This record gives sequence, C-alpha cells and structure tokens, in this order.
Amino acid sequence: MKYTSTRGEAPVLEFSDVLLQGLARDGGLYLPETWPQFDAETIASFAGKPYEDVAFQAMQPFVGGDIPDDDLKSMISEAYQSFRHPAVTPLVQTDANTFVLELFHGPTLAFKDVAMQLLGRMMDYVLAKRGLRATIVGATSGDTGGAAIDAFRGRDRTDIFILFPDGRVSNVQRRQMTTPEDANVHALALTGNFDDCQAIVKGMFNHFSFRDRVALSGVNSINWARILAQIVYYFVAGAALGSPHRKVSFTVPTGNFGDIFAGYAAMKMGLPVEKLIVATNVNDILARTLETGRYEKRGVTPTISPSMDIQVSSNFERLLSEVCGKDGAVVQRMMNQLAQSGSFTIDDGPLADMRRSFGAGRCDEAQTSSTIARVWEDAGYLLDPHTAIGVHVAKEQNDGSVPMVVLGTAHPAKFPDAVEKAAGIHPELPENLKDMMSAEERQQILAADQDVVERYIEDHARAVTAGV
Ligand SMILES: Cc1ncc(COP(=O)(O)O)c(C=O)c1O
Ligand SMILES: N[C@@H](CCOP(=O)(O)O)C(=O)O
Repeated sequence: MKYTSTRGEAPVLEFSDVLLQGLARDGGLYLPETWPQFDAETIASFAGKPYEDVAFQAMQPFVGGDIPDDDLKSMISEAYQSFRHPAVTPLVQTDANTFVLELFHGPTLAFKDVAMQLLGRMMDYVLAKRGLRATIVGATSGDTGGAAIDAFRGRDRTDIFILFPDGRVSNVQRRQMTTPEDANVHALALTGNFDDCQAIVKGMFNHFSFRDRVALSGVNSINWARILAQIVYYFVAGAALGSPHRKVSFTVPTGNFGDIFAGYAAMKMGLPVEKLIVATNVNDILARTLETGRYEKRGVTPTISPSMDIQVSSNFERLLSEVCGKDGAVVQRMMNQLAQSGSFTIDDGPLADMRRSFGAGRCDEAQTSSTIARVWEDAGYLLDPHTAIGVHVAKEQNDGSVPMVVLGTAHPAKFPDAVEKAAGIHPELPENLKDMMSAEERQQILAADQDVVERYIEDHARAVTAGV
C-alpha cells in the first residue's frame, strides 16, 4: 500500500515510513492511495471472531508486506492483552435501539488506548529494525497524552514529550501524564489551550532543521496508524449488530475528527453504514460546518468534556481531501485560507458529498449533565461527559430505522466531578489506577511558544543529532 499526502506535495511513502513521519513534509496528512475492499462474506465472518483476528484482517491490507504478517499478529495480540475486557471493545445496549461501544477498557480508560497500545509497539519494532531512535511529540486536550505516555513509557528508542493546556484537563488526565517516573517521559503544561498545543506540534513538524535534528515523530491522529487501528472496532460493532445484512449508524463524540474518520474509512472499505454522526460540545465548529459549508474558527470555551474543546480539527483535512477528489492544490488552498483568515468555505459538490455520509449535532453543558443523569436513572448506566454528548446527539438524530452505536470514548471515572454532579454517583477508578491519585507529579510549565518548546526538547531528547 502506498500513501499520499492530502496536500499532494510530499513524497509518496510505504506504511512504515508513514508511521514514523507523523505529519507529511508538505504540512498535509497521509492517506492510503486506495481503500481495500471487504466483501459481504468477509464482513459477516467478523461476527463472533476474537477482536485480535478482526484487527489483523482489517489492518493487514494497509500494512502490506511492510511488516511481516506474523510480527503484525504478535504486536496486535500483545497490544490487546493490556485491555481489561475479554471482548476488548464490548457493546452495551442502553435502550431499544441504542448501543454504547465501550472503547475505554485499555490501561488509561480512554479510546485512545486502542490505537496507542499498538502504535507504541509498531514504532518500537520499526525503529529497532532500522537501528534508530525517535523523539515523539503529541498535543493533548487530555486523553491522547496519558494513552501515549502509557504506550511509550520506558521504551529505550523513544523519548516522549506531551504538550497539554495547563489547568484545562481533569485531575485524573493530568496525573496520568505527570506521575509516570520513567526518564523518557516529559509532560509539558503550556499556558494556552489545546489548539495552541496542536499548532506548536504542527509548527515543529514544519520546522525541518529541528524536525530532522531530533528525529521527530508524532502520535496524534495526524499519524495514519492511529486511524488505522480505530477502523477495526467499526467492523467489530457492525458485524455484531448484523452487518452486512443490516445497516448501522454511528454517533461519535468528536474533536479532532480522527475517530469518526476511521468510521468513514470502514464505510469506504465496504461496511454498510447508514450515517456517521458528528457529536460536538459547545465548541461546535464541525456541526456548524456541516450545516453551513463554512469552516470558521471561534474562541474555545472550556467545558466538562475537555477532550473535545477543539476548534482546529486535524482530520477534517483528510475528509476534505476525499470529497475534493484528492486534489492537493484545492486542499492546500483551503488550509491556507484557514491559516490566514481563520475560515474557509467548502464548495457545494464536496459539501453535498459529505452530507451523504455525515450528520451532526451539538450538546451544551446542561444537556450533557442531564443526559448523564437520565441514562443513569433509566438504564443504571454511567456515562462520561464525552459519551453523554454522543448519546444526546444520537437520541436527537435517530429515527429508529437502524441500530445506533454511540462510541463510548472514556470511562466515567476520568471525569468524577462532572459525573458526580450530574448523577450523584462517584465513579470509582479501577484499583490499579488508584495509587496514581496520591503519587508525586512531575511536569514542566512552559509558555505556549514554539521556540521555548523546541529548546526544551533539544535539551532533553536523546535522539538529537550533534552539530546538525
Ligand atoms: C474522551 C474523548 N472523546 C472524544 C474525543 C474526540 O475524538 P477525536 O479527536 O478523534 O474526534 C476525544 C479526543 O480526541 C476524547 O478524548
Ligand atoms: N481529544 C484529544 C485531542 C488530540 O487528539 P488526537 O486524536 O489527534 O490525538 C485528546 O484527548 O488529547
């Protein structure tokens, strides 16, 4: 499988190079040249299969011969052994037509673990084969950071630097980043919001002398391998609910558009999806865009679903590329407009194309809390605020014609204050994570300034090439 950049000017790469690159060198995101196709029989055969087997079948065509099949299988198997549920991503029915796909049984209680546990292993594997080290950077609004640190802590070939907005993540999220003692872990609290952190990460990738000197690699969903691993659970859930003989819709609590783009990929590969529904909090740029065709940045409002407090949604660029016929110049033009004026408009044709696959809805703070309370009262099921946004939007948009799967993106215990306030129940952390709440924290508070962050990384990363 070959990969091309959404902006059309970066080198065409194979899977392992895309894995190590993060952002393409033209500032774009890598996409596979074609979508592998699964026929009805193959999709039907996923029902009841172990998660690891579906994962291998779904991912192998994207990896091609770049990693031998047996090695890929071993990494998949190890990655999902770290999950607390035997089904890895179980489905739970919460009313007649709604199912929550629980993606939070990994080590840090976030859906990010599904991809990150595999990514850590794949990167280590490729670096070891090439005899290289890498400096991993990531921006987080809360969950990517902890999941990435868990996946990379203690690994000899990588140092990991996670940028998060100081004071804008939950206590549990912060402690997952600041309490690991491993020397290769660096939690950097920046005095800004998530979009500032993400802009600095992208800025570092576009600063080539720095990028090459520290052998920069990225673990945000700009990295194709993150999306790849998330495609799997759409097939798992679809097949469990009767695909390919029955269509299914998915509602996805959305911020950076990575998780829902994985659903789009599954659909392109043959999964019969009725609709992919973007659920946003009051930071609703994506819902507004689908409604009006105009992508327009506004300020970020802090919410009780902090991981979705995002305005610049990285993976939307991947969807733009798809609906604009993979025309790099068109995508580049829209991204330039966004950088210069904070907005761009999508032409009618591509917009209509998007609307055929995607719906969208928004959920405010009061609706988030009342959804947590209602589902607890009606079904005895405790939602985290992000998943609650999905459930609220799904209820608004679901006409009952097909099963609706809401992606359960985080465990309620990651957001105990918001959950307790809404439902009167204090969600308990799993036993093995409780110690973290009293452990010593280690973080560096830095200005949200690319030069400052680069200097810190150069001083602490082991992959720095002397004198380059
Ligand atoms: C709990 C939770 N829900 C939803 C999202 C949004 O996912 P995405 O950024 O892939 O759209 C995130 C962050 O990414 C998250 O951490
Ligand atoms: N919501 C995310 C933001 C980063 O998203 P990513 O999927 O691009 O890594 C978070 O929790 O950090």
